[in-house]
Amino acid sequence: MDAVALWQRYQDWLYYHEGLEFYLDISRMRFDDEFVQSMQPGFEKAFKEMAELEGGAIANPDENRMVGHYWLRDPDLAPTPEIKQQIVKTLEKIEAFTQKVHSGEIKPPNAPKFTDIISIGIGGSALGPEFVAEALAPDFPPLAIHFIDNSDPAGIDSILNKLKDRLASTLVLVISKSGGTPEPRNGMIEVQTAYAAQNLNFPPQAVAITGDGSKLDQQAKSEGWLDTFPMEDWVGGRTSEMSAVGLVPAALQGIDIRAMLAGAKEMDAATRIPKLKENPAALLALSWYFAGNGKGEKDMVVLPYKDSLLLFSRYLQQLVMESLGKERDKDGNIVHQGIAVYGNKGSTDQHAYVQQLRDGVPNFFLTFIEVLRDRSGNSPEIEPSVTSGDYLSGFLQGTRQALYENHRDSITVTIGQVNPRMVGALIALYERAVGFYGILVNINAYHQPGVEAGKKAAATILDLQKQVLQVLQEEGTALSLTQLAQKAGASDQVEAIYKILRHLHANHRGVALEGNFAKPATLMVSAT
Ligand SMILES: O=P(O)(O)OC[C@H]1O[C@](O)(CO)[C@@H](O)[C@@H]1O
Repeated sequence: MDAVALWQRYQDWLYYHEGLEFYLDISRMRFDDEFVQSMQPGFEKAFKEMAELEGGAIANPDENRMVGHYWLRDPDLAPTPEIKQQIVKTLEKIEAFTQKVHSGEIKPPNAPKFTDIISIGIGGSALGPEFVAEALAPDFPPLAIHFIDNSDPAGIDSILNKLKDRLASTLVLVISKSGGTPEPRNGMIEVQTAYAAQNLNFPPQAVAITGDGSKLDQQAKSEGWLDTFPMEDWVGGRTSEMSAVGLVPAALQGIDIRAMLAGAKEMDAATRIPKLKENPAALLALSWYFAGNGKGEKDMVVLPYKDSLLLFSRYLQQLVMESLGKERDKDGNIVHQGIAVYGNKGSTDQHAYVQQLRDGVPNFFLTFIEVLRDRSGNSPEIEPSVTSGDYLSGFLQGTRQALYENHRDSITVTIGQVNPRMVGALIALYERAVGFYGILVNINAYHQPGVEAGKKAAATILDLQKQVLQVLQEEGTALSLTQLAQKAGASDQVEAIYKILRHLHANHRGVALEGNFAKPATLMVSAT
C-alpha cells in the first residue's frame, strides 16, 4: 500500500474518544474487509455475553463467581443494592482512612506520622499497585511506597535495610485476596520479625486487604491490626486495581483515585457500545485475533514511549496471559490458548531488541503507546527547533514505519497525557479487550487452574525437605543421595532431594555435602 492509501486506511480505522483524548490506530494491522466480516458473528456473541457478565451472570463457572470489576467504577451497575452499598462504603472508608493518615490523626505508636508504606502482595495483589505507583505517584508523595512481591530473602532485606530507621513510621499493607498465598505470608512474617527486632508493635502499623473471613482477615482481626479493607469475591486478582487492592496504596501516595475511577468508567461506557468500529476494546480484540490467527501465534510487544508507563507491559502480562493462557476451551477441547506479552519502553528498547523485531523472526505484533504531552512546562531546544520530546516522537514514528515496511504489524494507542484518569481508562480498555478476546476464542478468562499445579508441586518439595531433614538428623552418619532418598521413602525423588540439599548446604542450614559437585551422584550428605 502506498503512502496515500495508508493515510486513507488510517482515517478509515481511526478510533477517537474526545472526552478522554484517546486515539486508537489499527491501520497498520493488515486485515481486510473480508476478515472483519467473518468476525462479526463472534463480536455479536461477545457483546451479548459481556452485557450478561456486567449484569451479574456467573461468568466464571469453575469458581462459581460473578465477574464484577466493572461495578467498582460504576456502582449503579451492581446487580444488587447490597453490592452497590459495599462498593460505595469501601470507597468512602478508603478516603476517610487516607485523610486521617495524611493529617496524622491516624499515626504509628512511636512516630508523629506515617512516612512510608511496605506493600506486601504478589500477582494481581502487586502488579496493579506497582504499575500505578510508577505511572502516577508524585515525585514527593505523602507516603513513599516499597513493594515486597516475592519470597526472595535478599529482596526483602534490601527493602528492610533501606527502611531500617523508618520502620517506626512505616505502614504495612498486606494484600492477598485468598489470604493464604505463601509469598505474601512469608513477606508478612519477615516484616513482623523485623518490627519485633526493633521492639515495634506490628498490629497498630498493619493493614490487611483481603477476602472477608480469609486466614489473613481472621489474623488481622484477632491481633487488632490498624484496619482491614475488603477484597470482594467477585473481583479477580488481575482485575483488582480499582478495588481496595489498588485504591488504598494509590490514595495513600496522594494519587487521585476518584479520577482513576472516572477514567475507567468513561472507558467502560465506550467499550460497552455493541458496534465493532465504535468500540476500542473490540478493535483491540479484533487486531489480536487477526495477528495470531485466533490462536496466539504472535506475541504482543507493548512499547510505551514514556518512562512512567514502564510497568504497563508487566501489568498486562498477567492480565492477558493469566486470563487467556488456557489449555481447554469452555467445551473441554484442548486448545492451548494465550497471547505472550512483553516489552518495556521506547525508545530505550530500540537499542536492545528492536533489531530482532525489524529483521529477525516475525513472531509478534507491536503496540506502541504514544503520549502527546511531553512534560509539564516547556522543553529546552536540543538543536534548533528540536526538543528531546520531538526526538522521542520521531523515534516512535520511525520505528512504526520501519517495522511496517518489513511486514511487522502494529497498533498505536495515543493518549494526551499520563494522569490518573487516563491510567484508569487504559486499565479498563485492556480488561475489556481481554474479556472480548476470551469470548471470541471460547475460553474462561477468569480462572487460573494452571497456577495451582506449580503451587502444589512447591508444597510437595517443602514436605520432602522436612522429611529429608528428619532422616538426616535421625541417622547421624553420612549417606549417599540414593540411600537418603530410600530412607525418606522417596526413591524416585533423588534429583529433587539433591537440589533441596544443595540449597540447604549453601545457606548453612545444618547440612554438609561432600564429594565431587560436578558428579552429584558421588556426593555424601550428613547433618552438621
Ligand atoms: O491475592 P492472592 O490471593 O494472594 O493471589 C495472588 C495471585 O495469585 C494468583 O492466584 C495466581 O498466580 C493470581 O491470580 C493472584 O493475583
